Amino acid sequence: MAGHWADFQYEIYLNGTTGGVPRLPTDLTRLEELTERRLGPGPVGYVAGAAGDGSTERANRAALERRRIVPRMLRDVRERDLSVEVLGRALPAPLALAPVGVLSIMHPEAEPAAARAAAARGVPYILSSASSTPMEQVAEAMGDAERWFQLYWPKDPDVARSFLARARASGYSVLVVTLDTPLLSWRPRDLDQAYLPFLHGVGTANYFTDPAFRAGLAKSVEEDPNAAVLHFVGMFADPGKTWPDLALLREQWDGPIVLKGILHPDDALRAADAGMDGVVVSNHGGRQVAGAVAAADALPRVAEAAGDRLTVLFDSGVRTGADVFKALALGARAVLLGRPYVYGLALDGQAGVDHVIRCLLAEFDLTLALSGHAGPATVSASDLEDGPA
Ligand SMILES: Cc1cc2nc3c(=O)[nH]c(=O)nc-3n(C[C@H](O)[C@H](O)[C@H](O)COP(=O)(O)O)c2cc1C
Ligand SMILES: O=C(O)C(=O)c1ccccc1
Repeated sequence: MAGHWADFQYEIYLNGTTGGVPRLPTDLTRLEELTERRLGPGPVGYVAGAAGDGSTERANRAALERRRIVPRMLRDVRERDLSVEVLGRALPAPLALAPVGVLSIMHPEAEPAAARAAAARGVPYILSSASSTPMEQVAEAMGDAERWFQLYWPKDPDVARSFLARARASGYSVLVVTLDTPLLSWRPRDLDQAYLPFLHGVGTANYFTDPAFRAGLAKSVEEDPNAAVLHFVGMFADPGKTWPDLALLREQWDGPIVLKGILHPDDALRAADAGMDGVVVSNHGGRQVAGAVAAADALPRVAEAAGDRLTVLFDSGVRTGADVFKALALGARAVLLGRPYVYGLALDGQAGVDHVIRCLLAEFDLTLALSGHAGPATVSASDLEDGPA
């Protein structure tokens, strides 16, 4: 499991005396550039790209970097325990892999490779609705691990019902409902390169295999793939949804439901009132609202509103072990890792994702220890100082 002193600091700093130079860098911020060299500008542009002028994505990093850890000394940190409880589940570390669609543009083994890497470390993998592999196949790759499914809440209620039924039947227990993408935003990097994977049918695997989706088509997917893609674009999400609609989802899903993309404390209150179990404080990695508040700046207020009514998770900008520490100090129970594991997948398949998970957790473990903490439980707002804006 990933938590044992973060794998004894990734096997005594990368395999003791026998390891040699690692296949991938241990500073995860370097992976994007390497991936661009390997795959070229189209696919990397899609993953690295953001909404509008990219200001939200930059703000996500700046908000984490601005906050500085204030380490404490002489607190006996020989034995660390990274584990946390999330939604009634014991996780080896405060980490899950964020839902990222269309992974086949990064690596032929796509989502199953990422899911296997996560499962091997006991880290939950959240499968995207827009995956390039059907959810049943990814479920098999997950083995005994906890299965989390991210729902893009479709406009067609029959497809929504069908997705939930399929997710349940293939053993997914936690539902993550993404609210910040009722439409895809204006993303200049993709538009300027004419690189929109789903227009070529990538990321539609769950839809094209779905009986309810197929029933809504005039001609079959095979006969008229272009019409099927347009149908997908028009119905994968629904800008008409409002808070009362959550009641239907709550009725249709027995397990925990987490709302992803919450940034305002009042929305956290509404989530709790609607019987939700958690929220992900996230701005989708700066990919949706250019000019939006940095996720780390929104986190303390949302966490305060959530109190003990909701489990608060966080993503958007996590790149280092120190970022995980800071997110916990700002009120998150655990973080979701996004782009870095996607680059790990691009560069070295399952082994690349494994490397990314282990680097992040080894660095988190050492950050905890060197800051005077034997585990996440003692990390609090008083461990951070606000640096200059
Ligand atoms: C290429 C790409 C595809 C994504 N697809 C999804 C998705 O299908 N569903 C979803 O809820 N979030 C999706 N996200 C958002 C991630 O879950 C997460 O919120 C984001 O990557 C966090 O930002 P970071 O990668 O900068 O840390 C996607 C992000 C990227 C980069
Ligand atoms: O690109 C994204 O951020 C995303 O969430 C998405 C949405 C639909 C299809 C593929 C990815």
